[in-house]
Amino acid sequence: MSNKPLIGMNADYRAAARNMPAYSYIAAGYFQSIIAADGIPVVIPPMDDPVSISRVLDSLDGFVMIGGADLDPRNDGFMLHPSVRPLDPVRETSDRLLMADIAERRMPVMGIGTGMQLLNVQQGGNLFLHLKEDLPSAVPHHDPQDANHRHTLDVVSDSLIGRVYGDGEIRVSSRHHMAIDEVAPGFRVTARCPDGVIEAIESEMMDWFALGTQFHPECGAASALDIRIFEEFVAGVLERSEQDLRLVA
Ligand SMILES: N[C@@H](CCC(=O)NCCCC(=O)O)C(=O)O
Repeated sequence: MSNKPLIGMNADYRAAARNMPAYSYIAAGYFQSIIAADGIPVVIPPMDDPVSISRVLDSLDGFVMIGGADLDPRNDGFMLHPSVRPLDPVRETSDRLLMADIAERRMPVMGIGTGMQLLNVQQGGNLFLHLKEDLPSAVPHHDPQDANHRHTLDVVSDSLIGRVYGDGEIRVSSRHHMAIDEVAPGFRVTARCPDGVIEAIESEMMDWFALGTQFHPECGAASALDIRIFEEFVAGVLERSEQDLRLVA
């Protein structure tokens, strides 16, 4: 029997418009990266029933929270900013239920883009709502003309991200206008853009393998090094699920 871990992934959602039905979908880079890293991706459509979500999570070994539009800051007690393009509430409700349960059961998780921002706010951190206003000296982190816009990255060598990228110049794909301001307790910053914007966080908790990247290692322009983040994640998930099996045996 294959011992490849089952990695859940949330899916995006678009409400019905004109003569188009509502759709749930996922950018192929997310599941292709998990397959390339020897995991089995399981795409979960948005759901609003915590019991059903819990039952689905029972069958998974780890989870990737994908990127997308913006978290609605009103759900975290902040005012809406004119630059914010909120996720459809169908997706945001589901994502928040998923993340709360994932955190509660300490399921290994990797958040990307919005997924990392959600991991951070769910754990008690907060966000800049618009980099152009909050950090006017920041370099562009998004280019509407270029889906593969890249910038350089400074990494903490003693970290998962540091292991993956090693020394030398690193360039990563960037598509965001929000970013982490205060990092959630229990997490540390393991990569920044040279302008100071937080680009990766990792859990310091002994009982929870959790990390997030603001940049997009799954994107079409990803390098062989970017894919190594997924390999590290899948290997970490496998190690933990084998440990859990030994404990119940
Ligand atoms: N709230 C975010 C969005 C960052 C993000 O996830 N971008 C990727 C969108 C494309 C995708 O679905 O992968 C922000 O700060 O802009």
